[in-house]
Amino acid sequence: MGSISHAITTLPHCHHGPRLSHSNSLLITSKVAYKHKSRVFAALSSNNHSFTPTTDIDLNDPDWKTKFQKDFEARFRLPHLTDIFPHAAPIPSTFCLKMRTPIDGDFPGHYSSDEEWHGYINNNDRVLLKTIHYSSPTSAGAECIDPDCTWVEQWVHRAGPREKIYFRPEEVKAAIVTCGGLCPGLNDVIRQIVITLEIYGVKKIVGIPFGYRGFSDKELTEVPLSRKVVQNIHLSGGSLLGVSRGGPGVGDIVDSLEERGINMLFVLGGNGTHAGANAIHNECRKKQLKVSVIGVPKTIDNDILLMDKTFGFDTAVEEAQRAINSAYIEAHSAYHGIGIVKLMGRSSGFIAMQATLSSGQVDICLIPELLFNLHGPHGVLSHLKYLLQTKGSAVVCVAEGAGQDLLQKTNITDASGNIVFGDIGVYIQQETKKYFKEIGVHADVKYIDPTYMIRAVRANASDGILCTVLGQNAVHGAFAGYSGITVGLCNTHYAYFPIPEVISHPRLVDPNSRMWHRCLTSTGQPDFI
Ligand SMILES: Nc1ncnc2c1ncn2[C@@H]1O[C@H](COP(=O)(O)OP(=O)(O)O)[C@@H](O)[C@H]1O
Ligand SMILES: O=P(O)(O)OC[C@H]1O[C@](O)(COP(=O)(O)O)[C@@H](O)[C@@H]1O
Ligand SMILES: [Mg+2]
Repeated sequence: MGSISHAITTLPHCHHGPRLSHSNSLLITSKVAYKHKSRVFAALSSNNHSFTPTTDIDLNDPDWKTKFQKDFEARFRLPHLTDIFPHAAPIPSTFCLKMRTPIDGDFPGHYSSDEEWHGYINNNDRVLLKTIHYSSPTSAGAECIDPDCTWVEQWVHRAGPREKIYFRPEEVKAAIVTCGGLCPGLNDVIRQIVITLEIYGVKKIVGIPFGYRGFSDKELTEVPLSRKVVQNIHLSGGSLLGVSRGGPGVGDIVDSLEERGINMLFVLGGNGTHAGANAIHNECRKKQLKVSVIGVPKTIDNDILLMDKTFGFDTAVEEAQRAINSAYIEAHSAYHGIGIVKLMGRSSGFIAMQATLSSGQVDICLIPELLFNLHGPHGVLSHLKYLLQTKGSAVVCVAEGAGQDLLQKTNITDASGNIVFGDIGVYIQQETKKYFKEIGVHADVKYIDPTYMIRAVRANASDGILCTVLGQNAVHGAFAGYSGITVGLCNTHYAYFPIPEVISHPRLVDPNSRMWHRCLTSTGQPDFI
């Protein structure tokens, strides 16, 4: 068998290479089994745009590249309503910025659109998923398919308005639902979806309150939405519609969609929500319902695959600066001061890494992707002692999912089935105090947990733009007849992805990436193992 697992033999070890933490185990089981474990991680963690082929590729086959690309094209093909309704006939788009039709409530048999308008996206337009041609698997962050790092173009579908649409606006009832935890920008996305739907001519737009739960809880009623209702909602954080974890099963949700006559569903949420959205899409197909289900990835943790970043992440990093700066001021102003800041990041340390990079005030950054010791000669505490001796103060930034192996397992899950973690921030604070007392060195330890404060703020300017474009593209995707897709930023362009491709596992910080290396350069921290 000449599969990739046999193809790559030797890859050099990095002397200071990071030890992989528990969270990588699911990646190593992948079919693309490189021999060097940290390379497996580098190849599959999708720090940016890597992906795992569904089939083993025989690299001895002279046609492997063509086969690989065919496989890729098939995997990234967007599910379309015509898959189940082959005779569904499209109509010219009602989205035309030149004509802005229809204006009033009545819809004649046809819609006037400007034939000369060239503002549409062709269904064959594509965006390049990977933009670096690595010349060696040893290049930092390399994502290679074969040992020669052969250049293989991988294209995904460009997002945007299509010239032909598969829904008549007067027949649409659109619903928006926001699930999971809060994230800056939810209101911006809701607002933009509503505004864009109205431009297409949709009149029936509703919000489902409190996540998927709103589909089954009889006490909760639909929220009518219009441009007027959403006009200023982006000026505050949170979600106009409310959020929740857990809720009804897919069958009940689809029954509810049928009862309510909803045929466009916009689902804003993270990995779990998207798994739900994909299941809803599949159930609608099974029941032969003409429903378009479109996701918009919402995760402050930035843990969705294949995308440059998700909305709310930038805002979180920016807001985290305030906490880090306070920790720094406290630590710097005290004799032997130590400031500890805990940031969100269940399995991915992106917020902690980027906040560390941007603040320039952090000495130790701890993320879920990398194991660390607190105690012992190479542990965090001994480095803190060194920092107090040499700098006089220190700042630690820790992601909530880091160091969970050091804590007692809670075995508790939330309503969505996510494991409830032990508090690593509090643990580090306590252990730090204990350690310095034991060694008889004065240390003034201050702990800051700004997590929920960060999550509740409104989106900053850059996220505001991201939300706007994602919201618009979600609506374009639905009218284009796609379903079971989500929208994301890909190498500064906007693309549609089949949902399963972006949620097969959480996107993680790649310890071999340049970004993590830059973070280490910035903090000057050693390996804590
Ligand atoms: N595998 C799954 N299949 C279907 N629905 C899911 C799945 N995982 C989570 N959900 C539902 O998605 C919603 C949000 O999930 P959660 O994990 O809390 O947040 P997020 O979407 O941000 O990851 C919850 O209502 C939950 O019941
Ligand atoms: O207290 P809650 O609502 O469970 O939220 C905590 C979780 O929310 C997050 O910010 C994001 O999680 P989701 O993407 O699942 O919403 C995690 O970082 C954190 O673990
Ligand atoms: Mg989640």
